[in-house]
Amino acid sequence: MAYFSRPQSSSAVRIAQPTDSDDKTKSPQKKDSSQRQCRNILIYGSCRFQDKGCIYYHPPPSSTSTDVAPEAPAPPSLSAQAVNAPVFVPRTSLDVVPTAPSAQSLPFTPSDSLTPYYTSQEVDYEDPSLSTYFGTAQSTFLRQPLDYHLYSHPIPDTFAPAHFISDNLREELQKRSEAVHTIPSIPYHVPEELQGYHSLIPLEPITPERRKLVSWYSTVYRATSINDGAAYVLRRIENFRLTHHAAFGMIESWSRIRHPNIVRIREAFTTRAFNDSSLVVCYDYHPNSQSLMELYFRSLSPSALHGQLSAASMNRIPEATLWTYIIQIANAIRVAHEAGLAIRMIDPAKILLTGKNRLRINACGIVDVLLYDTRQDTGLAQQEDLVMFGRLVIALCCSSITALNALPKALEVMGRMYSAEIKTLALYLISKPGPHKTIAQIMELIGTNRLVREMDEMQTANDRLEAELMSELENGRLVRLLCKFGFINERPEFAREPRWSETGDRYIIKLFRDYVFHKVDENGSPVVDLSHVLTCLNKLDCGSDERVMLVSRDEQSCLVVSFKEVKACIESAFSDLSRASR
Ligand SMILES: Nc1ncnc2c1ncn2[C@@H]1O[C@H](COP(=O)(O)OP(=O)(O)OP(=O)(O)O)[C@@H](O)[C@H]1O
Repeated sequence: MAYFSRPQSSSAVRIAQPTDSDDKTKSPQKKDSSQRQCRNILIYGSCRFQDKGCIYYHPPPSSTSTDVAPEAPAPPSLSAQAVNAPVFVPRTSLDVVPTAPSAQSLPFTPSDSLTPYYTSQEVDYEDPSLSTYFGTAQSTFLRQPLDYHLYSHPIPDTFAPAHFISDNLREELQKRSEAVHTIPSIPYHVPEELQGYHSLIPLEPITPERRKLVSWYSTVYRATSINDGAAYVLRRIENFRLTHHAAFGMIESWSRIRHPNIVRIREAFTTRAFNDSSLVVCYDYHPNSQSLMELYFRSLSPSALHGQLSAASMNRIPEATLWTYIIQIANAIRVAHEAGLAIRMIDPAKILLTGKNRLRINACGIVDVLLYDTRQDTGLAQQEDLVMFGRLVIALCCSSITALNALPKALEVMGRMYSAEIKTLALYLISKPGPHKTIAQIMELIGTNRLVREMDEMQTANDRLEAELMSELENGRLVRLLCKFGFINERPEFAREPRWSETGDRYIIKLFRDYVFHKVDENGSPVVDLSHVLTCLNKLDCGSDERVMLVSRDEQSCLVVSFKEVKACIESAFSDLSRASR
């Protein structure tokens, strides 16, 4: 069987006709290197190293012209002598026959993903050494433009910093994904299984100074659901005795609320698995989130935490950020109030920052159960929500949890550092309850302009995320290609043919794989150049007409073949395998 059986339409150049026997056994005697013509002369018409120690034969300029392959599209048929030519040492990724700089221009993205071309090396076309290097090649192999319509074009502007998207988005997502698997270094005791959840991990150390939630201690765990394998948060209220099962009706009402500014509640149950009677409420888990308390107050010195308003100027939250927070919290309150519920706990420790400037009110529903017996009027509870909201705004403005205890001083600080609108809003929130003091009224105070601006920022963030996702599509294409290589290359036997992966089209695939991944430099050291790999895989995937020269490992044969042809070989070999696997 011939090694180089290629697709009919192939323009690959056959250099030699190897037999079916091993590469090693078919190696003919090599000539003395000084008699062998330099392969760079054959391919490029010149050798950069001619006067710099290249040991091979360099014919005078007039005689080389006849050896150079004719112009594309008619593929050159190299002489049999070429088989014995010295090895052509690929010079990093630049040995792909170059095209005009305009066709080479690469989309820019600041992302660090394996996105096509994004990490590509720049070719300096002004570099005189390169122009000599590519001199003849440009007229020999015309580089076809890439099939750009097959690529997504992220617009660089899309990746500009966004109000709701972290500049280190990928890093943050990676950290979130890792956070799902972290475990504390200190020992802890938890039940192995709890009402359909396993792998419980406490999310906070249990310290003597911990605060009570209403009148009970609570502990928060991350746990994995047996049903869907996802991670959730279980908030356990220790030593809580549920007297009215109807209290769970409140949990049911909360579980119907799905809102981007409220941590979703899933279910609640009581348990004795912790050797007490505990109430457990299950919420969505937002890995690596931080509460406003952790972010803005815990890092302060104890004196600042307890009211030294001078801390405010040092930890000032920018006004734009403050408005974003106000709008999101107001929006969460609006949704709860419209559903006939009250949040009942608007506390910096119970508001999570789950992404850049993205807030979610946490632990909703739990106070409804804990205080079910007292049956507070919902209208009153809603009014209290607004007062708690006002206190929070003042605390954030003054970087002090207890700022409200010295209201005149707090207002002075606010007036100095923020616009009058924030002060007016905060004062209205903490004012006496009244029939017209509603969350709808608060929304009006915030004003349409600010709400619309917020909407703009959200849409910009959405565009940015879509662009990021678009580049991930490209990664998916490359992974599929790599999988195909994996299925084909080095397959020990197929269709009763032990040398299937080494013969026919598959031989071209093998050589191409070597070309992409097993390059060596002039000294024989491996070239580990990711941009070369990405460039090749992308050109392969879009079936570019651009051609590359593939050299066998024994250096005895080479093929000039287009990415399109290699793609056809891979498609054909892979479909053979797929058909046989059915
Ligand atoms: N739904 C959640 N997703 C991710 N992390 C959460 C979630 N709920 C709570 N956490 C984290 O669990 C930890 C404990 O939460 P908790 O609400 O008890 O806050 P806390 O700071 O201990 O407040 P307190 O002092 O009132 O107990 C915090 O680090 C918080 O960020």
